[in-house]
Amino acid sequence: MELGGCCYQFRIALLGDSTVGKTSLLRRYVSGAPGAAEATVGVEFYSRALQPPAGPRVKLQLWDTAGHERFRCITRSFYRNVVGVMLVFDVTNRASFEHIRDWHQEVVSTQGPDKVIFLLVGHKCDLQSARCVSTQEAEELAMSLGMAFMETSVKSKCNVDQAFDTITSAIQQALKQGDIKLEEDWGGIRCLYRAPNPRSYGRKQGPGPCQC
Ligand SMILES: Nc1nc2c(ncn2[C@@H]2O[C@H](COP(=O)(O)OP(=O)(O)OP(=O)(O)O)[C@@H](O)[C@H]2O)c(=O)[nH]1
Repeated sequence: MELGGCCYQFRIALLGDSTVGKTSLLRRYVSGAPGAAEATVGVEFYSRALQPPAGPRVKLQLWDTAGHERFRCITRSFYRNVVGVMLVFDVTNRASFEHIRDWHQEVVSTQGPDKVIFLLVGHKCDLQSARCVSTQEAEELAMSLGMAFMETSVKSKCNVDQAFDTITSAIQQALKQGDIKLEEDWGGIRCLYRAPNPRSYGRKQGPGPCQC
């Protein structure tokens, strides 16, 4: 994405209880792999370059965090440097839905309320007969927290790309409108490449060629 001649990297984290399907979602999105074999330890990194319909590519740096409580002090240290958070629960696991407010509060208390774009994700929507969180109550929670809501499944390949596209578009929009700003000492958004200004050819330019 190029705003003001800059090609951006967005850092996005997936948060939610253990086994809700964060790693599976990320692996499906990044490599098309069907799922996860074992629990995440601490934080793992993925990346994918996106070509939005209008404008140049944007690079997503995606952080998969362990949902288990024993890793909380490690994962917490990463919240400060993200611009997007996908709050994931499992539609067949009531407790994972009830913990969403706590996950949201964890991020807001670290970053402040205005610096992060959230997306609420109800995962494993292929398991309709085991569902114990309705779409309507999840929509109501999302609305009360001021974020969008989507249901996803890696098993039925439902909305996986769309979920990442949705949060990326919301970040682009916030950046364009000035609701979120690029800051030197903040890793949530980075400018990877600044296009040369035609009037300054011959002079030294910014961070070099785009790394996406
Ligand atoms: N039915 C169904 N099962 C899924 C789906 N996505 C993931 N799973 C299963 O859910 C289990 C947990 O998935 P993970 O991706 O490891 O969950 P996680 O949230 O990363 O777990 P932690 O690393 O412990 O935080 C695995 O057995 C997956 O196969 C889905 O869309 N549908």
